[in-house]
Amino acid sequence: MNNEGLSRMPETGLGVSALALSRGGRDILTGLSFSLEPGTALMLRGPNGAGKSTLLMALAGLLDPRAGRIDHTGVDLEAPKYGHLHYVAHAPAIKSGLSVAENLKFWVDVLAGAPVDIGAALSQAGLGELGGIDAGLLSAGQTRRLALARLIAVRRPLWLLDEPTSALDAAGAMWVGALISDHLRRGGLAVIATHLDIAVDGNVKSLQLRGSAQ
Ligand SMILES: Nc1ncnc2c1ncn2[C@@H]1O[C@H](COP(=O)(O)OP(=O)(O)OP(=O)(O)O)[C@@H](O)[C@H]1O
Repeated sequence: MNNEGLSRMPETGLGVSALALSRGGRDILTGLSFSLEPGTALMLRGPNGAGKSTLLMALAGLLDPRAGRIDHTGVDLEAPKYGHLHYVAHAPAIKSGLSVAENLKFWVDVLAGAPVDIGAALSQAGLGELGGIDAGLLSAGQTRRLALARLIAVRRPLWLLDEPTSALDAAGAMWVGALISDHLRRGGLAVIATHLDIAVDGNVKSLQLRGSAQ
C-alpha cells in the first residue's frame, strides 16, 4: 500500500500491564497485558459481559484501574489529558433538537478541533443531504454514522470504538472498515470492541476477553 500523500498522525502507543478492572466491587478483568504500536488495530472480542466496554472505558480514562497500569506513549504532555483520543461509546451521544450539522459542530467544539468543513465530514459519513434535519429524526444506522463522523472531523491518533458497526448496513460496515484502514495507514491506533468482523486492511490484532477468568 502506498502511503505517500497521507498526513501522518503523531506517533502514539498504548501499553497495558497486569491490568485489573472492577465494576460495582466485582472484578471484571484481571491480569491483562498487551502493547500496541502506531498503525495497529486491536479487535476486542468476547461474549456479552466479557468486559470489552469496560476495558475501552478504562483506556479512555473514564474508569480507574483497580490494579496495573495503562500507559499512553508519545502523548504531548502539554496537551489536555486524553486529548489524543476519540472514545465513541456504544450508545451514540447525539442530541435531538439540534440538527445533524449542529451535532457534529458541537463535538468539534467539545474536542477543540481545528475549524473543519462540517459538510464535507457529513458527506464522507453518508449524511451529506441530511445536515439540516433534526438529529432525533435519524435512523439507527444514520445516528451511528453521525457519531462516527467526529473521527473524520477531528483527527486524533487513538480511536476507542465500541461496536462501531452496530446498526450499520453492509455499505456502512465497509465504510467503517475503510475509515479504520485509512487511520492505520496514517500511523493511527485503534481499539475496537466488536461482535462482528470488520474488514480492516493493515496490522490487525485480536484479543479474546473472557471476563475475570483472564
Ligand atoms: N456500572 C456498573 N456497575 C456494576 N457492574 C457493571 C457496570 N457496568 C457494567 N457492569 C458489569 O461489567 C461486566 C462487563 O460489562 P461490559 O459492558 O464491559 O461487557 P461487554 O463485553 O462490553 O459486553 P457486551 O458484549 O454485552 O457489550 C458485566 O458483567 C456488567 O454487568
